[in-house]
Amino acid sequence: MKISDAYLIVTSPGRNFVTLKIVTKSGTYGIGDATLNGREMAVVAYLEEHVVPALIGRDAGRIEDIWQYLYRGAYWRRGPVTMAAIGAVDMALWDIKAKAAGMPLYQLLGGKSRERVMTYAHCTGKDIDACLAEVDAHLKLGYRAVRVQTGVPGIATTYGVAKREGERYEPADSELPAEHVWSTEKYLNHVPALFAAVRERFGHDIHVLHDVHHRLTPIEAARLGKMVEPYHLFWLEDCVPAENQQSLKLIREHTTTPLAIGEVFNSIHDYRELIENQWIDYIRTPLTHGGGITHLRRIADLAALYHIRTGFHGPTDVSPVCLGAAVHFDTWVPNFGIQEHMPHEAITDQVFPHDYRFEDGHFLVGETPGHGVDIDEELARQYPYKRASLPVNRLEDGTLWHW
Ligand SMILES: O=C(O)[C@H](O)[C@@H](O)[C@H](O)[C@H](O)CO
Ligand SMILES: [Mg+2]
Repeated sequence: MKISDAYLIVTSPGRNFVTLKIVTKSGTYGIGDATLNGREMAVVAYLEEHVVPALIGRDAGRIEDIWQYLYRGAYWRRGPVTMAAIGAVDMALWDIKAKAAGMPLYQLLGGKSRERVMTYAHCTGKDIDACLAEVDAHLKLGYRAVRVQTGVPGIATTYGVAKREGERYEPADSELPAEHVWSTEKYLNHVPALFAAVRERFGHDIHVLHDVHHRLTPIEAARLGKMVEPYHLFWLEDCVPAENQQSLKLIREHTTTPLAIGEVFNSIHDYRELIENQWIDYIRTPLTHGGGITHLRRIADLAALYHIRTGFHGPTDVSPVCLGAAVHFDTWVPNFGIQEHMPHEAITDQVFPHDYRFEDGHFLVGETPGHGVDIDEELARQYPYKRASLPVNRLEDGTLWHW
């Protein structure tokens, strides 16, 4: 199974996606997602200039060795660009191995640990009533877990809320970063009422999640976690930026609200203190940004020792290739928690035909050999890359803050 060719496909059907295709001498190919929202071309350059030339001629079956070769061989360790590049190679190689074995990927990983994969949907609204209407609509679609976000009175734009009613939320919506304004005080005064309203209207039989998107300090996050305990959140996500892992210790000591973190992490080392001290409950890194299946399996196994479960990031800015591979991983991994599901646009799904299915709030894994996701390269060519950036946040006095 010698690698005879590897190349990148950059396409923008609805939004930008970067896909690596690895072809073997026998003609079997695999694809991997390398999309890093707002920094797409950095990963393309890393792969094209430094990785692809070193892949040609290698045995596609030696997934672990190629992972170590790319990780240790770069000398420069970790980081989202490196790990997204390695993640794409890894995903494509697992796809090839599973296709060669004639098996769906979950079989190669060790078989099914469950019949279906619970997902959570995004429910947003400019205010609490609009958000409740979205929750209602999503429960009717079969979801049993919903992430709720609303506009905050006195703040013009809020993370997670679409600009216009009925539109999809897409944060990377301008060529250069848009500037937003943030007020922690206004947010903390508003958000507990959202959970109270959701519980009052829909009861305690659904899972409710919320994403703080890195905006609080540890003591503010502790206060929020404590305030919302009566509403029994499934998780509070990214309540602080976590470069300093000790921040989570302080929060944990004050609240029983479960904590999810890690969508911007890319290595087991970003998690080590958090996992070993049991300061978190869910790990969020998606396969694309965390070095692929090989590395996420290692993180999930470490997490399992400490009662910590998976809750992989699944926004529209990871491609259906990542999502498809995640459904296989989620079907296998013993310590599965939940999978994020932000549906892709119809044109994205056409460019990336796939066999995972959504039914009754869950993903069902397919039986196609490999990870079950392909790319229509001809169609992809019709949607050229467009530069798009994530916004930045400033406090009301102009200080740059976390977005
Ligand atoms: O929980 C989530 O789904 C995330 O926070 C996303 O909405 C990110 O903001 C996005 O992936 C950035 O590219
Ligand atoms: Mg998030």
